[in-house]
Amino acid sequence: MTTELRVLREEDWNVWYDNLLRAFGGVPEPAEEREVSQAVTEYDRSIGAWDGAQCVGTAGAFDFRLTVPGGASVPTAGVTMVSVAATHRRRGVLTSMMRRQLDDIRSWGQPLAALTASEPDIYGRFGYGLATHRLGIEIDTTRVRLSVPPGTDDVRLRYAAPAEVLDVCEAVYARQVPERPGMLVRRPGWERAELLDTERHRDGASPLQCVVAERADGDGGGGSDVVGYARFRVKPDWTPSGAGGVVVLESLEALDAAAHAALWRFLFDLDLTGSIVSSRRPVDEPWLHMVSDVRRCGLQVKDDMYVRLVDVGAALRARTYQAPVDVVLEVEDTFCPWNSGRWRLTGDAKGADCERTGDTADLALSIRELGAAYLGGVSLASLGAAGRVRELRQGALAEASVGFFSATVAPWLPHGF
Ligand SMILES: CC(=O)SCCNC(=O)CCNC(=O)[C@H](O)C(C)(C)COP(=O)(O)OP(=O)(O)OC[C@H]1O[C@@H](n2cnc3c(N)ncnc32)[C@H](O)[C@@H]1OP(=O)(O)O
Repeated sequence: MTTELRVLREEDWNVWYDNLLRAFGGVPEPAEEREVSQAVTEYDRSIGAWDGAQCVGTAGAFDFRLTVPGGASVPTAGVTMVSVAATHRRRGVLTSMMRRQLDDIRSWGQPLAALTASEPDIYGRFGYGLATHRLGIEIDTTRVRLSVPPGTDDVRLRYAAPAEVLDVCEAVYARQVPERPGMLVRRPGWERAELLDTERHRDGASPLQCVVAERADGDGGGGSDVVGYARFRVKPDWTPSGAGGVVVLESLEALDAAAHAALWRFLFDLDLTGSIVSSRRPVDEPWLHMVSDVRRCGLQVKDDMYVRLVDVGAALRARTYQAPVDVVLEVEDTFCPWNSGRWRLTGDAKGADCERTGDTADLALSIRELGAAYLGGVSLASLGAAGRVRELRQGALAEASVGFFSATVAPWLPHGF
């Protein structure tokens, strides 16, 4: 069998996308969702594998900017829509698409690639390391109380139609992006995905609801600033013992502690509900420290974003380091050999340099481990304890680990792509 890889043409999108949907089980997407998927497709960054007239493979990439430790937003290929037809699986089609795609990403000058994986076992071989986790929650709000900090009552909440307040919510989101590694600068058109509200999204719950948090702007004119928002649905449930509806939280952003607390208190207190569920929250949510009983919050930590350094030097220069580092890394990268070899990284909280060197190495690791540690959520020391990073100079692992680790905020990806 020979397959041909081609850049995606607009007229091929439907068959290309149907190949993808079929690989995920073949359930059609509602028209509105499919339309958004098509609108955000970047044709010149997407490839298809063709067996004659038949599309048998898909792989896309979005032109993202990803926040890294220190707050810079780094050009990143958001790898997406990967599939191979079951008739052609395990014959190397994915491998050929990953080969082509990583060469392309390098030629586009993007130092990073990132993805969320349908199965964790797929992408390590191509150099992707698990860099962020997400928190799944199922809070029993009939039993868990929330203690809010001073100032919470100064925050006013109001209901608003999600579409009507989209701009102010997007402004809040944009202010959060540089604050947390793992967040993506919103590309034009992507805000539509935040409002998708098909029957499939609702799954028996209400249409999307939105509450914005506001605080007086302090100029005496009676105006207010939006300092946070929550989008959610409510799934009513009447049990023999009474109402036990579920609050399905879709997104929540807050610019300060009081706004965060006010929004969560609102969700906790919604009448006729008994729980809050969400599948994608940061692992360092502030409310985890405000609850009376964290065990009844149904916490589940899951793997989320996998990161690959496409250009080691540029990527390591783009972020900052919590503590000073001066370390020579011996990097192994069998899939993208241009990264292999020794790199001297020097840096601190202000900036960094990373160049090739002939000096003796202090640490040896593969590109996959470098990707895992890159956003500061996975410590080099823990990778070392697992035998994934080898210490060649005594003390180098602890020193580099402190520098790499993002001590102030956990990296987090707020939405899939
Ligand atoms: C970012 C995203 O879009 S994630 C979405 C990924 N897509 C899906 O999960 C849809 C359903 N699955 C598929 O479409 C396909 O099975 C794919 C894309 C996962 C794999 O495509 P294939 O063409 O079969 O992969 P390919 O033949 O190139 O395999 C390369 C290697 O990966 C391994 N591999 C491939 N898929 C998997 C998997 N799901 N789990 C574990 N190993 C896998 C193969 O065994 C092979 O290993 P080897 O090099 O040691 O022999």
